[in-house]
Amino acid sequence: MSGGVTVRVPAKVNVQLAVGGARADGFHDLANVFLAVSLYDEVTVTPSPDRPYLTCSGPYAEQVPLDSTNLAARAAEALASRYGIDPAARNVHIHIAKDIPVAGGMAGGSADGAAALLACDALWGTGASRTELLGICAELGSDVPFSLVGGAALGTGRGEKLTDLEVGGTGFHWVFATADGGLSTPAVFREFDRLTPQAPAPEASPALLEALRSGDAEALAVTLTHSNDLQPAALSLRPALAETLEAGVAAGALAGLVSGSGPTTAFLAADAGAAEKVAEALRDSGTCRSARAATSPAPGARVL
Ligand SMILES: C[C@@](CO)(OP(=O)(O)O)[C@H](O)COP(=O)(O)OP(=O)(O)OC[C@H]1O[C@@H](n2ccc(N)nc2=O)[C@H](O)[C@@H]1O
Ligand SMILES: Nc1ncnc2c1ncn2[C@@H]1O[C@H](COP(=O)(O)OP(=O)(O)O)[C@@H](O)[C@H]1O
Repeated sequence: MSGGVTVRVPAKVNVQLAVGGARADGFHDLANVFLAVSLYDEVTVTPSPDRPYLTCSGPYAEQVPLDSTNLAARAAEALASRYGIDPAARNVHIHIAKDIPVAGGMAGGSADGAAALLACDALWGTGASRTELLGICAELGSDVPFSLVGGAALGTGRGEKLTDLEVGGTGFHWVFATADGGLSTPAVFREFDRLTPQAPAPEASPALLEALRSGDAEALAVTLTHSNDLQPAALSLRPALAETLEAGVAAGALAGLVSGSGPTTAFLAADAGAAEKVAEALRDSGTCRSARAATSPAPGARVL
């Protein structure tokens, strides 16, 4: 693909997801502690002679919509409209090399939106500032700004207002167990509302932020119990996830939790060797579709 721009973009796990009551606009206020993890999609944008079109490759490709609802296509369109890109120049081929599970609570669609935005920005030379790009990201979705910045951050509001967080030590080792079939994010929030009629205002946990700062995996593990307010809702909609969580902890994980709205489950491990053992045991357990080790924090969207 000559003349194209490729951007690599990470998945995320929410080490804390504190959820308030439903707002008038249908969203929920959050205290969302994001960590970017080393599972990546790559999005390549290439000028196309005729019309804009999308392709996707990788293990989850068949689950990805290849029409104007795709977040990568929406990002390109939003940038082109904002900066008055000539209709002919808007004709791009967007290819997504997908390695992030789809509808898995790992922000894969958001990642592709942020990546396509950055790639089109480089291709078209819009001169948009970082703040302007982050503004477009927030319009595309609550998780999209974090996909652009990566690392570790606290998301407030609906998750789009970011404050960078420090992560000490050499980072954390994770295992991600994917499930067959996704979970709809709005459906999980609706189930949260049903289960939690009086949700308190969401607040980040000082102990969890301190564990991140110190890079102490055992201290972080202690704070992960009940750190995801969407976990009871995801388990209510997908009770079998409890078996995956049990299998990962029985295999030696320091802690296990549902990643965001699920159904991917995330396991914190003491080191790389422990992570490989947990991944292998999870694959053998028959309680998940696949299990993969990854590290955090990972960098945000980057032009390759
Ligand atoms: C739950 C989280 C945790 O990081 O992600 P996933 O685990 O699904 O990846 C996010 O809040 C998802 O963010 P994102 O997927 O960008 O959601 P959006 O497109 O903004 O919103 C989709 C729908 O989710 C619900 N939603 C989302 C964010 C929020 N703070 N409150 C909500 O109630 C609303 O029903 C909304 O219509
Ligand atoms: N580029 C994309 N990759 C994956 N899904 C996408 C994409 N664009 C739009 N979607 C839609 O978004 C839904 C949620 O996907 P995803 O972002 O992977 O999950 P989650 O919100 O659980 O992190 C998918 O079911 C799909 O219909």
